[in-house]
Amino acid sequence: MDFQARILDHFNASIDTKTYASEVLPPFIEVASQMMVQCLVSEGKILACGNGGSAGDSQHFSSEMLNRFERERPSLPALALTTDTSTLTSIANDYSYNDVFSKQIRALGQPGDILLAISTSGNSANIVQAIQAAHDREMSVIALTGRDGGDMASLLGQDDCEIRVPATVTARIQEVHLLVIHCLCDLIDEQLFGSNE
Ligand SMILES: O=C(CO)[C@@H](O)[C@H](O)[C@H](O)[C@H](O)COP(=O)(O)O
Ligand SMILES: [Zn+2]
Repeated sequence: MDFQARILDHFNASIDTKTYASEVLPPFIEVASQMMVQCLVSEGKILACGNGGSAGDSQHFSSEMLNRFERERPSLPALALTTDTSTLTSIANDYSYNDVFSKQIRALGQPGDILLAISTSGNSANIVQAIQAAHDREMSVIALTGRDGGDMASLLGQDDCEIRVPATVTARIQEVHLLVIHCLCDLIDEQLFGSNE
């Protein structure tokens, strides 16, 4: 195997994805950040969920809210629904893995909260159910998706926001999702705490 060539294939594909994603995503990221700020100033919180790499992205986002992103500022209320293994395993064992996030949302979600729902395919059943539960709790949804948006896209309404990465490879979609998450963290800090230039 030509290790260097294979590695460069990933780097080049990632750069290409970011290039054409930057042509379409900024307006959606702006709207999503304003939704999050409106939620936070109204004493709401942000719940986040995803599977696999997207579970990691959910936890990455919540940690940068609860701790900090790049500046000193008060902690912000966010929670990744992907970390409590007792909750996750008991719901999956007693009911279904499809219910692991929606059951938590029905207990924790309040009107005005936001669900950050992350899925590269847009088709993971537990994320689809999480969106349905969020709507039942009068929450808005910010969906990070890819490909054609999947089943998630058709569930989203006018109070929600979909940030769909124009790519089909899961790894490339995830790399842009993380870029989006860091943009959101930056824009939230700028809007809530002023420019730190
Ligand atoms: O991170 C990766 C692939 O890069 C995988 O772990 C990936 O997250 C898993 O296959 C997930 O189950 C995919 O789910 P989704 O993104 O389609 O909702
Ligand atoms: Zn991954």
